[in-house]
Amino acid sequence: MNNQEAINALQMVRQANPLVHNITNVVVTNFTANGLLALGASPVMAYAKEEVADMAKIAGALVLNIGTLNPTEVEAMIIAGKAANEAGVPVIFDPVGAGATPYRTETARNIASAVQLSVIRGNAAEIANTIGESWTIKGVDAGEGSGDVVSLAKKAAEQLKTVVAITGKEDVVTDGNTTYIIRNGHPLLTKVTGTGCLLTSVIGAFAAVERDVLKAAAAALVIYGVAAEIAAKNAGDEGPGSFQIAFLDALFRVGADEISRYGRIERVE
Ligand SMILES: Nc1ncnc2c1ncn2[C@@H]1O[C@H](COP(=O)(O)OP(=O)(O)OP(=O)(O)O)[C@@H](O)[C@H]1O
Ligand SMILES: Cc1ncsc1CCO
Ligand SMILES: [Mg+2]
Repeated sequence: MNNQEAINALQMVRQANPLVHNITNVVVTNFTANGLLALGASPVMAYAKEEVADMAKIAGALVLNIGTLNPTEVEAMIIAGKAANEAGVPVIFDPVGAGATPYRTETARNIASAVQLSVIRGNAAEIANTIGESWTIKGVDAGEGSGDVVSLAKKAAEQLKTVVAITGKEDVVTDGNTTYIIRNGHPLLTKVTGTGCLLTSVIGAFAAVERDVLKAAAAALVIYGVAAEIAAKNAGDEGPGSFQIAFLDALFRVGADEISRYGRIERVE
């Protein structure tokens, strides 16, 4: 995986405009739809258990996010996930807040065992709690100490038989055999709600067009991080509001030049 392959994957997304079916949380719904549109994908949010299977089957990817979960929605997620599995549609899972409450942790585990995931994306604490590992956040950022994060990601990949993306200051992505660290992004991403959630859906857009799921996830991470750097440059030091808008614009505009110049993806053991 390298910057050129990420550029190619982005071109495929923009050419194909893949339909991304999201069952996500109420906080990030609008931002997620706009972020996917800016990137070049086609978002749809559909939640009713009467229609989720049909929608998931015609989508290029299904994204499940438990940010504001309730039993009705969780039931719909599992129905959608199973339908996607049957139809060969990749399923991307964001276990928002796993570890925060027993209900969240149990639900994250239930979804990850009922549905064959293509990618799970979360911060280190969320991934650890989803696989029943204890995780103490070291320092301010859960992504600190990438050595530990790499072992955690590999363990999760083995256990869940899926590609695992752990994000933070640095992002780690692995299928259990091949591992990349992506050193892009900007601290202002942590001051806008739903940047992690949108990233999970962006991984869905890439997984819809690139069947090598590890490559798809790595491409999404590097492009997302570079877009954030462009946004911070363009929005100056105005703060999170301007950054959020500049970030949508950057997802729309980011291209080969910036990705080849700023993309920092490295393969590690
Ligand atoms: N300190 C940081 N510096 C640069 N980029 C960061 C930093 N922290 C997170 N990011 C980036 O922010 C994006 C979202 O990742 P993060 O780990 O914050 O997700 P999250 O915890 O699920 O967020 P949320 O739940 O608010 O949506 C990723 O692209 C990640 O690389
Ligand atoms: C703030 C918040 N609360 C539940 S989900 C969410 C958005 C970030 O995932
Ligand atoms: Mg999150």
